[in-house]
Amino acid sequence: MARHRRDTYYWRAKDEGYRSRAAYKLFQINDKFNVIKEGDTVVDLGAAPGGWLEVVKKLTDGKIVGVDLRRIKDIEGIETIKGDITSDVTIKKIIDLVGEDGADVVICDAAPNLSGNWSLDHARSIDLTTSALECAKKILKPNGHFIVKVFQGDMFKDYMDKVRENFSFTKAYSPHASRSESAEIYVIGKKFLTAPLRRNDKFDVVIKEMGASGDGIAYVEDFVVFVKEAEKGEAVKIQITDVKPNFAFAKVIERGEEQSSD
Ligand SMILES: C[S@@+](CC[C@H](N)C(=O)[O-])C[C@H]1O[C@@H](n2cnc3c(N)ncnc32)[C@H](O)[C@@H]1O
Repeated sequence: MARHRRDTYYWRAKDEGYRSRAAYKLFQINDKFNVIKEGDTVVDLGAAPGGWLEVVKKLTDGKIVGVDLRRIKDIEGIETIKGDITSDVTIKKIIDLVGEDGADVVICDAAPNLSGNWSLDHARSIDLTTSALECAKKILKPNGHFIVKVFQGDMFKDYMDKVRENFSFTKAYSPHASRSESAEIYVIGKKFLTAPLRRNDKFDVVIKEMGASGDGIAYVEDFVVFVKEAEKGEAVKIQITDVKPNFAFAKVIERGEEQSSD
């Protein structure tokens, strides 16, 4: 079955003129999660030979930048950088090409050199995907999206948590075009968070007003936080339970003295 699947996508890529069978993974991820849209600026990390870049070009007429350690053969309308995504020099080059508005989407199919030793390959993959996440955080617009390939293993959960801290929606997904015996999985992060707080952060706040749904409203650096079961004027210690692009939710973990809410 695995061999049959591999052959199907391999031959389909040949027939349809894509540089790699990986192209179908991106089509399948995008069909399911609607990440790349017309007009988007997209950065592809670990892009050679360029199958994903060819797919991106079909999905958007916005700016497209591909980066890889290896040279990427020219594709009309796509800028390429030969560089290491873990290096600040490369990130600076990406920022120069993308412009100060930032990218709508960062995708990363980069893979470390595989040794065949499962735990070593997993550790190298986590290292590379952590760099990809750091790079994405520097180049994404607020509310931008991220797709990254990860080799699964015992550090996967911690990596998911890191992605979850930075995006409003996070999901792990295995597209049909991934080989069934492969350890790879794709993590999709949607709506990059630029809020000054993260899930589980704790703050001392005063409830300034009441929201329409009955939650108290507090502010952390002007960012709105809806606090369950809190009343106007209360001084409370809160813990953030969920972060959305423009507001967050929190629960009370300690109650203090009542204060003036002015
Ligand atoms: C599986 S291929 C990508 C295939 C591509 N998505 C496509 O559809 O053609 C993985 C790529 O990651 C690149 N890569 C690995 N580590 C990298 C790094 N530190 N910086 C840049 N590229 C890297 C490799 O050179 C390789 O070309």
